[in-house]
Amino acid sequence: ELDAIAAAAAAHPGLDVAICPPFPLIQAAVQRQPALAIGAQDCHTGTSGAHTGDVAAALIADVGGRYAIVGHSERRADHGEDDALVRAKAEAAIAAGLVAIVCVGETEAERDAGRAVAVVEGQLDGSVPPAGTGATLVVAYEPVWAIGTGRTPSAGDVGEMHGAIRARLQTLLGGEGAKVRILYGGSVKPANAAELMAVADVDGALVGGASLTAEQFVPIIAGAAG
Ligand SMILES: O=C[C@H](O)COP(=O)(O)O
Repeated sequence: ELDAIAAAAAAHPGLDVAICPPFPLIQAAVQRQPALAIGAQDCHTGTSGAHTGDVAAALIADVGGRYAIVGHSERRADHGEDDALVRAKAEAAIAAGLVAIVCVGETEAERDAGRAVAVVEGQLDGSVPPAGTGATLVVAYEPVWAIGTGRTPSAGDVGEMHGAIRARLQTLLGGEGAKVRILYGGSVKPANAAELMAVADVDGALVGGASLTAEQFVPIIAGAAG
């Protein structure tokens, strides 16, 4: 699968394609496809010390990783990660030379209550590193209720949220906030990728299930390339 994905990435040099496998597979993925960007699904906040089971951002960089996803909703839910911890992880990733992909997104109850934008703005306020730039930071908007469910927000709702995220990033980061790429994630499939990525301020996708096979991921790469 990785070989076919790497070939598709190479065929679209204007697009940044990255694969973020579980920790034990990062080094093997880098060695198999050195030209393909590989990243991690998490990282630790610290640079040294005794933290058994945690993986330092510098170690991810040492084995050739280029990205670290931080604050995924499953980390926030399963491990109680709050915004301050997510920000610390993002800062650690950036300090190690990685691009930090900071995830935000509302639950279904929060959307039903009309609080989706406010929730995401609050997550951005707490999670975005103040020194983040267009080169070091990516934000991924992933509504929790859309992850792995086959459900997606309407293009209108995605546009509203990404516009709000862009505005907040500009408030938080000034001019760099205009350069930070904002990904949409949650049930991105070949059939909906092009439509979602055509929405204003959607700069790419964070793909879960459909990234596991080249059969599904390669058409998404093509869709993102337009
Ligand atoms: O990290 C990926 C997201 O959680 C999206 O997952 P999904 O594409 O399977 O819905």
